[in-house]
Amino acid sequence: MAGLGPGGAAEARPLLLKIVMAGESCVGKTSIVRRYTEPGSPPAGSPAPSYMATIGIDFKVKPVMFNDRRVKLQIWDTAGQERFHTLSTSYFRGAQGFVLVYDITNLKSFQSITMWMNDIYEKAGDEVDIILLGNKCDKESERVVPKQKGEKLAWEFGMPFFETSAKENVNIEHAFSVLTKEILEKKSGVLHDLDVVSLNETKKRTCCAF
Ligand SMILES: Nc1nc2c(ncn2[C@@H]2O[C@H](COP(=O)(O)OP(=O)(O)OP(=O)(O)O)[C@@H](O)[C@H]2O)c(=O)[nH]1
Repeated sequence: MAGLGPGGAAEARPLLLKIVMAGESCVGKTSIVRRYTEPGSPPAGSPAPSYMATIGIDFKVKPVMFNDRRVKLQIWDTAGQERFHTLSTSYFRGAQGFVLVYDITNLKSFQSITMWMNDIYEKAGDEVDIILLGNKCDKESERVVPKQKGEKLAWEFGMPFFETSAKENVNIEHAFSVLTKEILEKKSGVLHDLDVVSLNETKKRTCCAF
């Protein structure tokens, strides 16, 4: 029961939650969002990966039900490349949740997690809910970040942790559902009802090597 007027008219409207994807370039943020919001789309990393780096910003809306309440997850997919850092982090403000992603086959992407955490705290405050994902767990033979390291880092920051594969659809749905639950349990009663979602920026994509 969040912010309902007499007669419960607002109950019919879904709650809007702003969730932002964060992490280095190429870790799989776009692939995770696609896998979650467009289950029918071709899986990441197959058969010939044609990686296109995100330029700018985009969001997708995923409607879900939570405890009989309609919820709309507005998932912002940011660009991980350093040259877009200022633009990407400017979208952190006002977010209720973050999906912070590294690639288990890329040590640098794991080492940068603390920097991304600092960016999140600085731009969105320290009350936001964050989950940590170690993506590409289907590439076990190329793993350079042990699972225990991800678990330890997540424990230090007090956030849930999952290893995921956008390619093989491992833990994607579960991760978003845990994040949604965390946000709703914390924010219960203070969330805004959704009136309008306006998209005034579009994401353009170009080749990684660009
Ligand atoms: N094997 C495998 N490949 C993946 C997985 N997720 C993403 N990829 C591949 O990794 C590459 C980068 O994926 P993206 O989703 O574009 O990465 P991103 O984090 O959005 O990158 P930026 O837009 O530059 O920030 C692509 O070639 C994907 O197909 C995964 O779970 N497993």
